[in-house]
Amino acid sequence: MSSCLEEKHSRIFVTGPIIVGAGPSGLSVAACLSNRGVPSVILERTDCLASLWQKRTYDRLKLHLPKHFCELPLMKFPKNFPRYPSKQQFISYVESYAARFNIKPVFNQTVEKAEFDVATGLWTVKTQDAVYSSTWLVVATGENAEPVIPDIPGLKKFTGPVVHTSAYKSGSEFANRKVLVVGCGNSGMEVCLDLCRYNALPHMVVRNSVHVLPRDCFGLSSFGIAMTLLKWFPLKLVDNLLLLLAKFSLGNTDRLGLRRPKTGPIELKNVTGKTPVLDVGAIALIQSGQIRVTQAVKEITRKGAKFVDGQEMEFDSIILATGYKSNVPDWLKDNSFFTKEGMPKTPFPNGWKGENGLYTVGFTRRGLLGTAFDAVKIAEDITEQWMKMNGPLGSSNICSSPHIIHFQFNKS
Ligand SMILES: Cc1cc2nc3c(=O)[nH]c(=O)nc-3n(C[C@H](O)[C@H](O)[C@H](O)COP(=O)(O)OP(=O)(O)OC[C@H]3O[C@@H](n4cnc5c(N)ncnc54)[C@H](O)[C@@H]3O)c2cc1C
Ligand SMILES: NC(=O)C1=CN([C@@H]2O[C@H](COP(=O)(O)OP(=O)(O)OC[C@H]3O[C@@H](n4cnc5c(N)ncnc54)[C@H](OP(=O)(O)O)[C@@H]3O)[C@@H](O)[C@H]2O)C=CC1
Ligand SMILES: O=C(O)C(=O)Cc1c[nH]c2ccccc12
Repeated sequence: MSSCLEEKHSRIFVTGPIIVGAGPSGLSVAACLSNRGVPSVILERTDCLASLWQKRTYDRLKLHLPKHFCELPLMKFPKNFPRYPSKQQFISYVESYAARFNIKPVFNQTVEKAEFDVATGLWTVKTQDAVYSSTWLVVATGENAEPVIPDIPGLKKFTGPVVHTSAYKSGSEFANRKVLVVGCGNSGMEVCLDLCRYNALPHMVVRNSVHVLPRDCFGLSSFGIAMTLLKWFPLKLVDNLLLLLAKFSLGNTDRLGLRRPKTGPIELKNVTGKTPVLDVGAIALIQSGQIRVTQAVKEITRKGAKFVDGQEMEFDSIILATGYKSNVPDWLKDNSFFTKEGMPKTPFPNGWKGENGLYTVGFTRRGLLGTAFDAVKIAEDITEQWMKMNGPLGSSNICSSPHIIHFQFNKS
């Protein structure tokens, strides 16, 4: 039995929305609301802002879309930032953003359960320390909340280190090591590139087809070129032009073991969410043989791996570049708005609003551009309701009362 003390949970009523997650998405919603005079409370499981960027990415990471495509609403990147800001620059931008809008998340609060109470019309949000309630719940926990650790036969037998890219910082510990990198998305490619810079010997598993585009072409970003062309031309034509650019600047990537999907890169991203690789140098290293491409893994052995083509090789370490998943199904109860994978069922651009005051931000599979779109919509929608409840100047009793009200109560 737990002690009496442990059973005590504080009960907190929030007059504005509760936002779960202090990443770029949660902060964007809080900033847009604050700009319209609506208070909010952000609950964040870690002890910092943008924890994905601060704690779960490698040192060499840079934004791979030009900075104006990665801006959060209402605040531009500093003029002196390069076209592709570094991870540190992005983090400093996010910190200035929170400071500018006076956003102070409640840190070290993991949301364990959230549910809508029909009787009171309120969302009840439980963390390890408290129960929060509010009329509105904004889900901002991200598409990359948890690493995907695949169930590869034999993986547990491997005697060397196995790390997911979310725990990889740099290749400094891998010098002269033979490393199996499972996965060939942007993480797999960039980790292989980083490993080479530290004289490691990466072997990258490519089990499927993949689109690789040059990050830049003729001094312009491929993504920027695509966005401009899409204003005038149909998607399929733009995709074909991108593939021409890719062939011109990277050559025939099929010959390197990187087969292209039948669907074009932007169409595939829109339909399935699969991000094309934006190459920052890995292709040249595959061409020169410093990064080896392997077929799919059949099984992992104590000292290495067997591949589907019958080859067997020894490795010192394994890096899982196998992507990420949402964690919404773990904590949001009885909710039909999300798929079992934790993504909104309603496709972009309408996935930001559910029922009973539920909102989602950053689940568009469109990176920070999608985040900015959702955040503006959500803030407009909640502000409209807030005005009806509290008056335009927030002059009613609710608004002029403290924005958070604490109670102490016994759990059961
Ligand atoms: C390596 C990498 C590079 C990327 N580069 C780009 C890029 O260049 N451009 C681009 O547009 N996009 C990029 N992305 C996409 C990325 O999703 C966005 O940049 C951005 O981080 C999304 O913000 P978010 O707030 O939605 O999610 P996150 O940044 O993941 O933030 C979610 C927050 O919610 C918190 N949280 C999760 N669960 C709970 C819980 N139960 N209780 C409380 N808090 C919780 C997390 O700790 C986290 O702080 C990249 C992604 C990765 C993995
Ligand atoms: N510089 C930047 O801005 C960067 C941005 N990012 C972004 O972060 C997000 C996540 O990227 P990333 O971490 O690369 O994840 P992705 O989901 O994009 O890629 C995962 C890769 O792992 C493979 N994979 C998954 N499971 C297995 C398995 N069991 N066996 C073999 N292969 C497997 C997938 O193959 P398959 O296709 O066959 O499923 C795919 O190649 C993306 O949006 C990406 O653009 C990431 C890194 C850098
Ligand atoms: O880096 C990411 O994860 C992104 O989702 C950014 C992004 C949004 N749309 C795209 C289309 C092509 C390449 C990257 C992106």
